[in-house]
Amino acid sequence: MFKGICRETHNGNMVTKILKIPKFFTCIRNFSSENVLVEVNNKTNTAILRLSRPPVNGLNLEVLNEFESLLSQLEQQKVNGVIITSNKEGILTGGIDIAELQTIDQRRLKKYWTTFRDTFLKLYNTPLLTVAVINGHSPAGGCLFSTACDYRVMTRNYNIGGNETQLGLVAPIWFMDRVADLIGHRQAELAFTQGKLFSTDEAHKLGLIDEIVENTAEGLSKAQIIINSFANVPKKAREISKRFTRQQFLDKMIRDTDDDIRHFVNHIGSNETQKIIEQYMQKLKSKRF
Ligand SMILES: CCCCCCCCCCCC/C=C/CC(=O)SCCNC(=O)CCNC(=O)[C@H](O)C(C)(C)COP(=O)(O)OP(=O)(O)OC[C@H]1O[C@@H](n2cnc3c(N)ncnc32)[C@H](O)[C@@H]1OP(=O)(O)O
Repeated sequence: MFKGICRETHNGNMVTKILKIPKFFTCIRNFSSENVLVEVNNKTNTAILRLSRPPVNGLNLEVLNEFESLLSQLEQQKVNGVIITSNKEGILTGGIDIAELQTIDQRRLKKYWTTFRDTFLKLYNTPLLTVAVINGHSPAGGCLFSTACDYRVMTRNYNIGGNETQLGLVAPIWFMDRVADLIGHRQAELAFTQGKLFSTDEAHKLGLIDEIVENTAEGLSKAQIIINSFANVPKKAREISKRFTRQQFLDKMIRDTDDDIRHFVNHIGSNETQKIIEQYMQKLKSKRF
């Protein structure tokens, strides 16, 4: 393991961070943003994108915008693959930053949900090869974003899944569809009606993740191996095949955009749901869940 230096601006001040970088990521181009660190290995032309927003990499509007914009830059740079992981072992992301849901302002809710959907679509639809290294808990929005990747490896002893129902919320139908694509309709039905979080082993057995690894370093190496395994596959044919296999889901999601946004705004913006969210936040803070 090498140590790399990353300089970035934080609240207007330049800060220097020491990053642990596995051996194969020694020569890096760096264009990190506030909440998402990016390293591109000049040798392999592979990027690692690390969520880095303490305490739990909550997906607020800024993180989503930065993530989408960085992915666009990586597409322009035509990298060979993108590895998505967390800068903090133990938590990939706590999902949506619940503060974003604590409002009845319909304009704000609409803006948030549009951005959330667009970011998911960007990741789902990118021609780049994407591998999620799930190196920590990955509830709700975290699980959703990892399902957008081409391949998922996960470290042991963490949880992943759609727990919305447990919180008294309803997950979006396209999250349910995506999970059903991976684990089958019956298992998805059981999982979402229960708001089930799966252990790494359970997720692997069901097909929600593809492989289990012991730690982040092994996850990154494994992800690089997966990316390398595509080296001899004709690029254009792979990209079109990816688009074709994802087209049906994509068409449905885009066709249902207006309904989905309206449901979200009505569901989250209702006083009843606001009470539920407030109670959940209190539980979370007092660790009574
Ligand atoms: C009727 C018709 C309906 C039609 C419906 C239509 C469609 C509607 C769509 C609705 C969409 C709703 C979708 C929701 C998706 C989501 O992503 S919701 C978020 C779900 N996330 C969670 O439940 C995760 C909760 N967090 C945890 O489980 C744990 O925090 C953790 C495992 C991630 C980490 O644990 P640990 O390391 O022990 O840290 P903590 O001490 O628990 O947390 C530290 C700190 O962070 C705060 N926090 C944690 N998670 C979040 C979060 N998601 N958002 C904001 N803040 C969070 C936590 O409170 C602690 O704060 P303090 O230090 O106490 O201040």
